[in-house]
Amino acid sequence: MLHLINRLKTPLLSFGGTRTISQLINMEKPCILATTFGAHGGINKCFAPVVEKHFTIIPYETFLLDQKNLSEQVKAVFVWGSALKVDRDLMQSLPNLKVVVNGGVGVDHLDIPMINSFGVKVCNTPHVVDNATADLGMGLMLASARKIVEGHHYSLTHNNEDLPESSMGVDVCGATLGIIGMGRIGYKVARRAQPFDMKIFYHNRNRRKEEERAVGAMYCANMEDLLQQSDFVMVVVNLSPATQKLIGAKELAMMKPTSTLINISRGLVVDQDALVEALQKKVIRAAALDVTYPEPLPIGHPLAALPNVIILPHMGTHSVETMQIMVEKMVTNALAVLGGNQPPDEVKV
Ligand SMILES: O=C(O)[C@H](O)CO
Repeated sequence: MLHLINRLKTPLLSFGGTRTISQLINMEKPCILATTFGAHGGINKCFAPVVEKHFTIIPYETFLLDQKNLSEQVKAVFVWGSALKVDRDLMQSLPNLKVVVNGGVGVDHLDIPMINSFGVKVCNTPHVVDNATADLGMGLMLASARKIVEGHHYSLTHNNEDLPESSMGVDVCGATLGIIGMGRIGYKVARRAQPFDMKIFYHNRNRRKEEERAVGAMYCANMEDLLQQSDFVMVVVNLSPATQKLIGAKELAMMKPTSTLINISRGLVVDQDALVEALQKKVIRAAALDVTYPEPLPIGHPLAALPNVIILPHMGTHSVETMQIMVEKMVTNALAVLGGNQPPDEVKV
């Protein structure tokens, strides 16, 4: 059987050319297990050389072909989102695993105590994702406000018809932005909103006086105040049991009928069914989402049928520069652990 499998070229393998399974087993560099790339699924071909300077990549698809022979080779697992599920079964199958490295800051998809119970560390890539994610938040706000996606489609298909009434946007300049979650990314959003002459409110567990002063933001201890007063509500919190479905029917009903909800955190922070209903009934004007559940959203999902929604496939960190730095940081963390050193970005619970 192994003989047969070894004759197979590894499928979907875009790293350093195709290798047989026995070649993978005989690699001198330590092996990492990783998924290949979807919108948010794994190592992109163009970043593979950064990883391959130090590691041999075993694509998850190849691993599944011959788990028995490959599992002992794996020293590190690289994950992006939940494309590769790091569950108890996977952990049990990797006896020499030392570290799970997450590309991105949010680790809500990882059961850290369970992973740690195998003597395996978890690392992520904080800081380096902040600017790209904040940029995308601004992009979504501007695109939704000024109907950029609609304008694009009109330009391609107009047949000399007039611009429809529905293409009329709303101003961002001078509008009120409510930021829910003034962490590093929330703060970067506020900094970008300031030169747009936006009035900025924020809600956060703890008041952030220094950040508040730096961007001229006003603290709303009560999220209700922020929801009632904002023209744009941007959700930037981490997903946790406390923030799951933080924005539901009740919260949407508090928002202005002219307001827009932007979510760049995690899909589950917003009750998606309640959002569909709010958008259908025009309880709010529009939504612009980088994150949904599931991801990507299935074709034909009711959200996708709505004219007042922009949906992206979780692309907050999806830029050449940011991905490059993220992958480098993942490598640095993995090398530290495998070298017996404390990694710079260990996530502890
Ligand atoms: O958590 C993050 O950093 C981004 O959402 C990518 O997962």
